[in-house]
Amino acid sequence: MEKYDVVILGGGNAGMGVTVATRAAGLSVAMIEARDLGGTCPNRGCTPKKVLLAAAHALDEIARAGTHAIKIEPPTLDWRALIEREKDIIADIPPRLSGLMAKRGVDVIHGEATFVARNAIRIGTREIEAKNIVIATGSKPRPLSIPGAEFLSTSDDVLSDPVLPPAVVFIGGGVIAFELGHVYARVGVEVTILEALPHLLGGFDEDAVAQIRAESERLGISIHTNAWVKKIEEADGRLRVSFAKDGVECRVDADRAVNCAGRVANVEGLDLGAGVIVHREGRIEVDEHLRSRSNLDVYVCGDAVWSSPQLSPIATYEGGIVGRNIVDGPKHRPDYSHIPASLYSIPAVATVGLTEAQARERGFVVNVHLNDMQGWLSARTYAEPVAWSKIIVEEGTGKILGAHLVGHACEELIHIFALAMKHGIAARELSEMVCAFPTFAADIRNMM
Ligand SMILES: Cc1cc2nc3c(=O)[nH]c(=O)nc-3n(C[C@H](O)[C@H](O)[C@H](O)COP(=O)(O)OP(=O)(O)OC[C@H]3O[C@@H](n4cnc5c(N)ncnc54)[C@H](O)[C@@H]3O)c2cc1C
Ligand SMILES: NC(=O)c1ccc[n+]([C@@H]2O[C@H](COP(=O)([O-])OP(=O)(O)OC[C@H]3O[C@@H](n4cnc5c(N)ncnc54)[C@H](O)[C@@H]3O)[C@@H](O)[C@H]2O)c1
Repeated sequence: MEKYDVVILGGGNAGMGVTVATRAAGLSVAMIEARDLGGTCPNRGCTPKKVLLAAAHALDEIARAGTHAIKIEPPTLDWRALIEREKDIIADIPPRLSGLMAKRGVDVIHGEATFVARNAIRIGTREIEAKNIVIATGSKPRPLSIPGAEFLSTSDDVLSDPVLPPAVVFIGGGVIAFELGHVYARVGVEVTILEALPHLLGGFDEDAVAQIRAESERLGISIHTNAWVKKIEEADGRLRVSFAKDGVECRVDADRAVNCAGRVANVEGLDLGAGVIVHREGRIEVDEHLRSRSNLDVYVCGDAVWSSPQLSPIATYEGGIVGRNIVDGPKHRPDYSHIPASLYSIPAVATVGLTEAQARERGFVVNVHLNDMQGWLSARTYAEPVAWSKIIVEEGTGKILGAHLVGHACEELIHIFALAMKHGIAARELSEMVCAFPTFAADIRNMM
């Protein structure tokens, strides 16, 4: 049997993160990847999606050109060419990462791994034993057990489909539905979002969600909360999605129904039992060092961890922590409290720290600085349809507990708040910073 110090299952952000400390310490490392190096983020997630969003952003700018006294003919978009541009931008990522792994001294093995023992895995006919095994196998769309589930497509399909459908239903009102929904709405597709819960976009501040919901509806996106999808069937060459809303049977016809009902750890085919890895329906029990509780030689990181946010920088961060724990012994633990995140709708929604509800639940006495910034000079200059912020500051200490923004270059500005929070810079100190003017950042002083 071949032997390594470390075997990493999955070559996405999390798996790559593990290689840094382990290789720097001179350990022998093998990475097993079933598909493309880089995993979801560069191949089927963040990057290709942002290419489509960049085009939608351009269309949004064009739609608002009139405010700047610019006359423009209605634009047309060649969707097939846009998908080709998207594919072209990401095409060389796996080979470049392959080069990086070779330079770092990681042996990349192509194939699908399964556990055969506590410290051993199999890929086809090849068996490898390792002191530590890392599960970095990512996530997959949550399977929906409804009649007609076989008609559902996924975000992978949306990002690859060269044909623009006239109408699309997204099942689930989370980040993927909003981002892809904003792209589709801007290119003239009829978009419906069906969310089972009373609220959309779990995890975001509810007032920020209300802002983006209103703007999405203004764009023509039809949004239903408390909507329970019952079945999907073919009707006249299209799809008919039936759902119950507030006890009333409803239906919507569309050309695609996309499963956006969340993602679950991709561990089904790993034979976790053979690896003595305890889990509940794929949720592997891990300690604060991201180690399996039942097999201390196995670590988990990235989307395969069921309890942390499924974000690409978090996958890399967790991979880094696992790498350091393998080298130093289990000493390092992740801290998610200052990690910003954004919804790349147009306008975007950005968040860091506690929502107002979370801050109050935890017993903080807070000053909530709520700003509709649409009348501010910077927002008027750029004819922003939404410019909004909520900054939550602890009374007494002046510590920033959370920042939530919509529009106003928020996906960039949020990092200033994250930096302040991480390094204990109080609200007053942040607002005393002298910024270049006129910039969106210069508005931070007036936000709190
Ligand atoms: C449409 C979409 C858009 C997104 N946009 C954003 C965004 O804008 N910002 C953001 O922060 N996050 C975004 N995400 C989330 C982000 O992509 C993930 O959080 C991140 O890619 C997770 O990294 P990972 O390494 O844990 O998993 P992955 O990148 O999925 O990597 C896991 C790898 O393991 C491999 N694998 C699985 N099973 C096996 C096996 N048995 N043997 C060998 N290899 C195996 C897979 O082929 C895969 O390459 C998006 C996700 C989606 C789906
Ligand atoms: N900008 C970003 O950072 C970004 C972008 C895309 C994806 N992601 C990551 O990908 C992950 C998956 O995204 P997602 O949008 O699929 O999940 P999500 O967790 O954001 O949203 C899923 C939604 O579907 C709802 N839902 C579940 N079952 C349902 C059902 N049967 N019918 C109707 N609604 C149902 C849930 O209540 C939830 O609101 C996210 O956790 C996110 O971290 C991040």
